[in-house]
Amino acid sequence: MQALADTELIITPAGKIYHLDLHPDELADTVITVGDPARVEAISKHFERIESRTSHREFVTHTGYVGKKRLTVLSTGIGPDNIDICLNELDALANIDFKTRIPKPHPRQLNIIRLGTSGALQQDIKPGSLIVSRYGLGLDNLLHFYQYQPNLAEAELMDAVLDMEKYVEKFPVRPYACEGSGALADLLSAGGIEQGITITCPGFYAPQARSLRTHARMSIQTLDAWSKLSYKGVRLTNFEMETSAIFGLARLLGHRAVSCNVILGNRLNGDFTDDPAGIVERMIELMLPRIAGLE
Ligand SMILES: O=P(O)(O)O[C@H]1O[C@H](CO)[C@@H](O)[C@H]1O
Ligand SMILES: O=c1cc[nH]c(=O)[nH]1
Repeated sequence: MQALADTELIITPAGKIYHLDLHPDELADTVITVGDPARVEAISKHFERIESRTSHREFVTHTGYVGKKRLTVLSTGIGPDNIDICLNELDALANIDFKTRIPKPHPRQLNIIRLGTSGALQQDIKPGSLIVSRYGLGLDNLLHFYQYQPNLAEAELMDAVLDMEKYVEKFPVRPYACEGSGALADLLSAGGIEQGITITCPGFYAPQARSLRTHARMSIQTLDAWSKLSYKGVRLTNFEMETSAIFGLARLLGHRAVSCNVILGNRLNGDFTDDPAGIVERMIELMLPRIAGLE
C-alpha cells in the first residue's frame, strides 16, 4: 500500500495530527466526545489521574483514568463539519502508522461516546431527561460525501421517513439515516432511559425551526408533525448537531458509537431547564461509571 501524501494525512513537525494536535500515544480506546470545550474539564475532574491535556482551536483533549479504565475526553466544538475532522483524525491516530504513513494491518476499534445537550421533539420529554440515540437522522450533508452503504435498519428507517412524508411536510433536505451501536446504547440506557431517533441539524436556528429576525422555513408545527416518526417502536425524540455524523463515520471506520444527550429544552411546548449546568453534571455523574465499566 502506498504511503498517504503529506496533504492527505497532515502531521505536524511535532509528530501530531493536524487539527486535534494529538500524538497517537495520547489516545485511549474509549473516547468521550462533547461539544463544549469546558465540558472536557467537567468530565476529567472525575478522573483519578490525568495523563495528558491538549488544547488546539475548539479541540480540547484530556486523557486519564477512572479506576483502571483509560479514557480520552475530546471537545468536538459545534456541528457535523467538526465531526468530519474529529472522527477522521481519531481514526488516523488509532489506525495509521505515522512513521510509514500507511494504515496498520490490524485496525483498532474505538468506542466513541458522545455526551451532549439537545432539544426534545416529544411533548412528554421534560428538560433534564436523558435520551440515548439508537439512530441518527442527518439533515446535514456530511455522509453524502462518503461512499456509504446503508444497512437494513437504516434502509427501513428511510422507508419510514418516506412514508411519514406522504402525510406531513417533507424534510427540507434529503436526510440520511445512521445506526449507532446497539450494545453501547443498551449499556448507557440501563434503568429505563429512552432510546430514540435523533435528528442532527446543520445549524441551531432555522435548521431547528428558530426564527429571531429571520424566517425559518420550518415551524414548531412542522416539528410536531415530524414527531410522529417512529421505527420498530423507537420514536423520534430529539435534535442536536453531531450524532448522525458520528454514527455514520464510526460505522465506515469500524468503530462503535453511541450518543447520550440531556434535554435542555422542549421545542414543542417551550419548556427550558433553569439549571443547565446542573443537569449536564448529573448526566456526567450517571454515565461516567457506566463508561468506565465498559469491557
Ligand atoms: O452541548 P453540545 O454537546 O455542544 O451539543 C449541542 O449544543 C450545541 C448547540 O448549542 C450543539 O453542538 C448541539 O449538538
Ligand atoms: O434545542 C437544542 C438544545 C441543545 N442543542 C441543540 O442543538 N438544540
